Amino acid sequence: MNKTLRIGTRGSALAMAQSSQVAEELEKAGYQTQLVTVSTPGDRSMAPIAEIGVGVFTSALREALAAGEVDVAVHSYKDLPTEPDPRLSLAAVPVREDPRDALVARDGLTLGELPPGSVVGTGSPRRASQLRALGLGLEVRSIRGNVDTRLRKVTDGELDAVVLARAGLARVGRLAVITETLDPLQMLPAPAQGALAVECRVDDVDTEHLLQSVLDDQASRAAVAAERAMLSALEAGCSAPVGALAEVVDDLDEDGRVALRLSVRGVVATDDDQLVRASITGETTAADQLGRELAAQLLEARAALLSGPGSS
Ligand SMILES: NCc1[nH]cc(CCC(=O)O)c1CC(=O)O
Repeated sequence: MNKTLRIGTRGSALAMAQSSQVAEELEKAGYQTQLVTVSTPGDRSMAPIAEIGVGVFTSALREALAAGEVDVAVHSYKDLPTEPDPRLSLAAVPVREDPRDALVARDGLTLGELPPGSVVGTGSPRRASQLRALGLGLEVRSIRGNVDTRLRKVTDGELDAVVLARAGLARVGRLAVITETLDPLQMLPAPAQGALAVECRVDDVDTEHLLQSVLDDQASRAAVAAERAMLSALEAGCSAPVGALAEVVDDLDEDGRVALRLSVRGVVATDDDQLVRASITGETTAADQLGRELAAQLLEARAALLSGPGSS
């Protein structure tokens, strides 16, 4: 194939870094690429994400792809709605970045070193619930804006700290600002955090095959599939903040042989910031099923917690 692949991207520094990386890998494999910037309502509005809804960053890009204005769309996977778009194919999930969240605090402080009453900024209900559940007396403040805007609130002294995805900082070359990478035991990341979703039109099988063969990473795809299946099953049962992390681990099979298995952890917060946790391990080929089973466990544990001791 010798036509130029038009790659649709948002215009933010983070999105440009992501799509440039995808373009570079395709160029290395011998394909010609061209980046096409698509502006999205999520880039134009400063309203809280919770108000403007999921898909604000991704729907305009998907429309441009479906309409044939571009051949490929690169998204932050965690920003995609769980509802599949029948017009499009998830052709590739490239090797995932470190999925953990990161703290950027004044004076090089870690979470544990922030004094009670410290003000920590995040726009994410998932991060807010997990921060409050630590019991450190932190005050969580809702913020929005691109990576630089958020970091500036700490440098300017408006906030003591912010929590961001480590992957976002890595992609824009700002890892040095991190004062602590948060342990998933304290802060379970968003489902699919650190992963990219590379889409093409469902009927464009040539592009689908080339994207898959050049960019797709099976372990990343399996991990993200489990997390997203969990999220999707939970959306049907509750609207609470959700964290998830699936990892491919060495494990022993029934005959004592080392086998690759998928280990998945999930967390759901109640309205009063109690955290319900569950975990599951199984075959990497059964990612979706593992995610759904984990969701069922979480909903059951949450129902038990909310009905309280004594009631049955
Ligand atoms: N919701 C915004 C968003 N979407 C993707 C990333 C970067 C991390 C990633 O690729 O998962 C971020 C920033 C953040 O959460 O700090």
